[in-house]
Amino acid sequence: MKQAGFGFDEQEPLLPTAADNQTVKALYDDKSAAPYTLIRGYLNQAQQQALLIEAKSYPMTRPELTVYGKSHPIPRSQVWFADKGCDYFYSGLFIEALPWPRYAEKLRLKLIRDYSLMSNGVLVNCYRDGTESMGWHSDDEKEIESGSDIASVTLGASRDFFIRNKLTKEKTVLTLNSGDLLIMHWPMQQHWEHALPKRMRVKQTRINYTFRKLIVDFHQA
Ligand SMILES: O=C(O)CCC(=O)C(=O)O
Ligand SMILES: [Fe+2]
Repeated sequence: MKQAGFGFDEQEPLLPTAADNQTVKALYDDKSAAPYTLIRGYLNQAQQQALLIEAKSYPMTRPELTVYGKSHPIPRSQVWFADKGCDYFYSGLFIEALPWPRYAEKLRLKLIRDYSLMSNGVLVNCYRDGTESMGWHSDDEKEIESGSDIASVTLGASRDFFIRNKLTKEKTVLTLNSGDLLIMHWPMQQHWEHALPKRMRVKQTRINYTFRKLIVDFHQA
């Protein structure tokens, strides 16, 4: 049945265009530039609203991480939706796959349609306000399929996003706004790290979806 009003079923122009492909290629050729593509305003207002409303019902948890023998809850909450066989060992924690909610799944299909960006799981992070954050890391877990890109979609509050070269420590700062899509191309997780720093002035909540492609049944093998 057609879902009127949420914008996910509209026939929008297919992407990427030849110009987009050239931009990506230029980034790959320039070894000093972080290999990402940023698409501002990828989601329209209706799509953002549909996801923000849906996210209110996600079963978010705040797992404890053990650092130097002491356990601390992570400074954000999260949930992992994925296909069967796509459990994820993420940042020292084993997270079981929950079934895809309606609009998260629509967004997954939109990314396939617009960018041929295949994924079989999405990690949703919720930063209640600017006191919540994510430290420096790369999404280079063994179960992530080699050569796959990670698509990150922001909703709600605008937040700064840091990218840093592992070797040169050269840093790029992006401000991600509601509806923006950041595609982190494959080599980015190998040679670069990223982080979402605290921003004490931010009082609103930010939701972030990162779509990933995992090797199916990696943890059953
Ligand atoms: O919230 C963000 O923009 C970053 C999320 C992230 O890096 C991750 O989930 O691995
Ligand atoms: Fe990440």
